Amino acid sequence: MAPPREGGERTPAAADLLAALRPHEDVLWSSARGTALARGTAERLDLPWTVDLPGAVADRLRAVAASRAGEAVVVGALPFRTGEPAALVRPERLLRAPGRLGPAAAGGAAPVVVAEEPSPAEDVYRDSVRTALDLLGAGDLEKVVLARALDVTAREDVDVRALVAALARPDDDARVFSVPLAADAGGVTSTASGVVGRPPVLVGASPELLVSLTAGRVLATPLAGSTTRAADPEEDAARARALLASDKDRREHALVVEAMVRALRPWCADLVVPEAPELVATPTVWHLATRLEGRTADPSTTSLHLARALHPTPAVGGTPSGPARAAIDRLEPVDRGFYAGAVGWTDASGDGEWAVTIRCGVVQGRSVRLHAGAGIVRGSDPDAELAETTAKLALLRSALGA
Ligand SMILES: C=C(O[C@H]1C=CC=C(C(=O)O)[C@@H]1O)C(=O)O
Repeated sequence: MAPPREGGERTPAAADLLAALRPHEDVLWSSARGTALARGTAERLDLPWTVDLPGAVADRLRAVAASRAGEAVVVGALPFRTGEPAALVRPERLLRAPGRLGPAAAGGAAPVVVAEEPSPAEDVYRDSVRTALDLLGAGDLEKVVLARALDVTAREDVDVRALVAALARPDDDARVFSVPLAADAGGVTSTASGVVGRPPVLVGASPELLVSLTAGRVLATPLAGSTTRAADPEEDAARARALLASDKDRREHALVVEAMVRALRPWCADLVVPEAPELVATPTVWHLATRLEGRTADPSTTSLHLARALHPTPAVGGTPSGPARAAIDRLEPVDRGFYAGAVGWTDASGDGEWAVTIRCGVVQGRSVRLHAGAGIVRGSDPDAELAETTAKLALLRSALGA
């Protein structure tokens, strides 16, 4: 988020903001641009993407800024399905700290995990990948991202602050977030032992920038094409080189870049598109990444207009988007909810930062529902895609102490 304001008050540190987080009431966001704690709710904006959400938010923020009657910023999350309501709020107060949350951020102990239940079962996921490969061969579908869920149950209620602290790793420059959701939005309504009473909280550490806007400068960094990391540094480097040289992963990546460039061009006066992807490391997975940089053509364009134009990118949906959506509906047994949506903030100037909501889970009492997906293209291997989703799930699992 934007740097802290000049003023008399002591600037809090990012760790202070985490210590002050009330997970069921506040939103926390931490990226290289800074850390922000959005305290309480002055106004809830739970509209779906499909109404003119960017226009409604921009009008509201401009009015608030003009009347100086509160914080002119909106923070929160948007779901994968564009017809479902967002979890966006205009907070009562916005507290800001420079820099990202560090690993020293205070946190409690990791929970004791007592059960893990994949949905679908791993064999069924492999079968879904095979079915997706058949669909790729039969029609105009070129790519589909198939996700699977993992329901983790702990012995006691999961401490959201401790989970956020564990995700703020020194070896990861992901955007870390915690967003309270409406009571019925988690998808986890019961555990093996009974009904869950606590409202859900979306928590994660996304490596993928959907889009940011800073004084007219547009930045998007799509990720697609992945390989699991190895503990041995030589093997790890060899896997990264193999990913960069992999024809299947380069094709999977190119489909995302092409779709994003198509979506961004109408909004941009110029857009720089590198010819080849680069490597990005997360703690558990290597990715192919492309940095798209441009300038907006119209000064009234906001970061939310750009996010709306891009979502869902083929890094979480597929291409063409209609057949990909149909394949997801047919093959994924668990609704995605807020997974694979967007999470971030926007202010009255239109500036903002939106991450793709991946490497995340929904915490509800003792239960956490994790999701991870993998892009399926011609040449994908069911075992490798299962391993890739396992490595993606490992980030949250290890933060949970599983
Ligand atoms: C859909 C996910 O990752 C996306 C982002 C990076 C690489 C991806 C891939 O290689 O399939 C996915 O497109 C996820 O983490 O759940």
